[in-house]
Amino acid sequence: MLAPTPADKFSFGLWTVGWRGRDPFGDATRPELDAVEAVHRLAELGAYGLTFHDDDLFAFDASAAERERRLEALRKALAETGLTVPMVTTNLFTHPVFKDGGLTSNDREVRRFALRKVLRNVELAAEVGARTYVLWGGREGAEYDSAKDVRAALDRYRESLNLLTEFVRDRGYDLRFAIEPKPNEPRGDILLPTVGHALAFITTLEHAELVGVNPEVGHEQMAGLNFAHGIAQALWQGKLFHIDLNGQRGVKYDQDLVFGHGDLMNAFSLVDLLEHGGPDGGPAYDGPRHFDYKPSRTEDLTGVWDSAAANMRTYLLLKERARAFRADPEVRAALSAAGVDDLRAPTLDAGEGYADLLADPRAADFDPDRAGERGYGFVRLNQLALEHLLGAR
Ligand SMILES: C[C@H](O)C[C@](C)(O)CO
Ligand SMILES: [Mg+2]
Ligand SMILES: [Mn+2]
Repeated sequence: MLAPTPADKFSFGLWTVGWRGRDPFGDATRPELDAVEAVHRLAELGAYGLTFHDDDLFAFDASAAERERRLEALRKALAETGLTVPMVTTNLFTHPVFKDGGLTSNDREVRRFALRKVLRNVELAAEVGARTYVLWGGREGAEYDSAKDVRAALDRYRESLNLLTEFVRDRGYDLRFAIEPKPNEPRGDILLPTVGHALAFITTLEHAELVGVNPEVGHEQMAGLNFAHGIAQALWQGKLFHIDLNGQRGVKYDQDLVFGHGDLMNAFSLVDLLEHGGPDGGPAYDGPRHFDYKPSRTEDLTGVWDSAAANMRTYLLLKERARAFRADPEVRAALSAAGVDDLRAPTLDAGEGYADLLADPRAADFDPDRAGERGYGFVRLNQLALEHLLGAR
């Protein structure tokens, strides 16, 4: 049976199952969830890890003693259940001080306060054994073009990342940073809005090798982009350091639905890539399968735990369907008819340069009209994928 185990490396943000349902238009519909309770329930469901923002665990103005008390309780629950903390992140978006952002606020004192908050939390991340530190700049952005000098903001972002990577190197932490892009919400436009923008930005950093991306399904889809394609490029550049799985139904506000409850075909392609896109048809990614979703506001606590289980069950079902898809001889025939594997062949012969290409005697034999008549059979291939997804094959 498809029962998740820690070997599946499923992890959840504390802020996900802990979301009380408060949204811009309504009050909370659920009671507070204690972190210790969340650890035990997630472990019972077969999860591998818990992730959190500093403010998810203790209040923004918690005393050192309060912080330690909460941490101690968490450590105890983790030890009792074997749950790990693969990723930690900072809340630079809830408190009013961050209303114009943290690392790229126009207010220099706010930027310094935000950086100190991240540095302190990086120490905590290392302490609890996290290997990845996510930076989601939800408030880094603007509603009005003249209010934010984007080039200066990128300078400040780069200055911050250079300091943070210097800190990790000096302390010898086994920790890497993952930038989480999002196009908008809560800011009208958020800086580094997509995987592409983040990948380009990372190339400008002093210690770029310590910085990757944490793409989120719904965030790329809010920008109308193909999430599986974005993940493929992140993998191609060796920058998929973490991933946020959820569901999104079209270009609208961030729905943070259960994984697979949005664009199911793209979720299938994503799992196929992650689990069977590696060199030998094995996994292409060995990091946590992290769910960053929200149990819908309509649900009670039973619904919360049902939704947590649904994320993992959907992922495992898609993994099984993708395995059957890849093993199906008809699919293999359709893939080769479509020339999908031929794309892996270099366009140039070994040692061939542009002069050889231009002087290629076989060029005269190429008939564009004839080549243009080729049918690639992509629709039949997609139908096979769909039928595997539906469990119809
Ligand atoms: C890690 C990040 O802060 C998590 C959020 C808030 O859900 C954005 O996706
Ligand atoms: Mg996220
Ligand atoms: Mn999100």
